[in-house]
Formats: sequence, C-alpha cells, structure tokens
Amino acid sequence: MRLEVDILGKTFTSAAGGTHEVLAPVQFSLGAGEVGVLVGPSGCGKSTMLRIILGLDHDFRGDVKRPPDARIGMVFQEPRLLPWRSVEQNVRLAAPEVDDVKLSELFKILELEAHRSHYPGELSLGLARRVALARAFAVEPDLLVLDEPLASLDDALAGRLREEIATLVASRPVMTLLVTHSLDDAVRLGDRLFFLSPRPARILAEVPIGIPRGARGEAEIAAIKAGLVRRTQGERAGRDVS
Ligand SMILES: Nc1ncnc2c1ncn2[C@@H]1O[C@H](COP(=O)(O)OP(=O)(O)OP(=O)(O)O)[C@@H](O)[C@H]1O
Repeated sequence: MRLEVDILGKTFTSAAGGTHEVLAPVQFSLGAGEVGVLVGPSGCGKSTMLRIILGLDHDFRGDVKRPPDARIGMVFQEPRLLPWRSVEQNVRLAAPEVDDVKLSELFKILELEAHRSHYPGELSLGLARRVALARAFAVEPDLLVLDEPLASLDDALAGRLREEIATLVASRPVMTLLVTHSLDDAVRLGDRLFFLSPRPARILAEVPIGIPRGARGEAEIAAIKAGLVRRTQGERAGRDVS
C-alpha cells in the first residue's frame, strides 16, 4: 500500500492566453501508517498538488500511483457539508457502509454526539470541521488528505482537533497527507515533512522525524522545531553568501 507521486509539471493557462507554471517536478512516496506533511508558502501550489494526487485533476505532466481501489477521505479548508442534511446524514451519505458502533465511536472521539441532528448552518467552523473529519474517517480511508484542517481555529480547539487526528490516524494504517502552514502542527503530526518552494512548487527539503508520534513530548517537539528553524536559517545564510 503506497502512494507514489511523480509530478513533472503543471501549467495553468489564463483567460488571456498566458501560461504559468504552478508545479515544478515533485516526487515523493508515502506508505501505510505514514503521515506526510506539505509545508509551503501561500499560493505555491499545494492545493493544486492535492487535487492531482486525489485524481480530481488529470491535466498535468507526470504520474500519480494510488493503490488500486484505495478508499479516499478528504477534508478541505472549507468543510463543504450538505446544508440540507443533518450532521449524521452528512456522514452516512459519504459512508453508507459505516455501522452504528463505528459511527458512535467517531462522534465520541470528535465530541459530536450532541450535534448528530443539527444542520450545518447551526454549526461553528470548528464543529463543521469536526463533521468533515468524521465523514473522512467514516469511509475508513486508505488515503487521507487534509488541507489545512486546523486553520483559523483558536489554539485550544486546534490543539484538541490535532489530538483527535493523531488518535484516528493511529487507529488504522492509513496514508495521510496533511497540508499546513504551521510548523507546530507539522512536527506534532508528521512522520516526514516536505518543505516546498514558492510557485512553481518543488520540494526544497524532505525531513523525516525519527521519534515516533506517540513518544514526542513537549521537550522533543521543541527540540525538533528548533532544529528545523536552525536548518532553515542555515540554508538561507548559505543562499545569501552564494
Ligand atoms: N484553476 C486555476 N486557473 C488558473 N490558476 C490557478 C487555478 N487554480 C490555482 N491557480 C493558481 O495556481 C497557484 C497555486 O494555487 P494553489 O491554490 O494550489 O496554492 P496553495 O499553495 O494551495 O495556496 P494557499 O496556501 O494559499 O491555499 C496560484 O497562483 C493560483 O492563483
């Protein structure tokens, strides 16, 4: 079970006929149980890359191999729930095979039990994101793609949701690809971090995190972050003198 990404390039054509390169060559692979994190500046092409990886955009050069029949779960920045369906119906529609026990367990982990019969219009952004996560996990995905699932949530809620994502990821051998602007989220959740350049995105550095997620306490997380910051500063200084 592996995701193999071998993108050679992606170009958008503007309405005026001009073209711009959004992705440079990008190669990486991800195994079951691994969390890969894409970290890169705004507009560098992360969402474009995710759409290609998910098979939603075929107009690119290169090749993406997903395991055949891989079940896919995804959470976009906007939760994209069906407004005329309740929380429970939103999840059941995406995952018709989910049984009651599994659903209750997910709602419990994500603290959604009290909101089963609520409609998306009645939910805060944090709650709606949790429903989107429940929906993504209910399909028991082999490939889970999370596009900034914690953006614009307050620190306390983002922290709780991060823990919930870690719990859910640990419960199944899923290949997870997370996009984030937060080094903290990257270091807490990731197994391998991919630092991307400005557009057209390419991988500037691939950094494996040696300590297993469960064994990362606050001291280890601080040390990994400090190491990454030193490394980035070193690379910047290297570029400045070269
Ligand atoms: N359908 C499209 N047509 C033309 N240009 C597009 C299209 N979609 C995206 N782009 C351009 O491609 C570039 C990359 O966009 P993308 O949304 O992939 O970046 P991103 O890294 O996900 O950004 P952010 O971090 O802000 O979400 C941007 O310059 C964007 O304007």
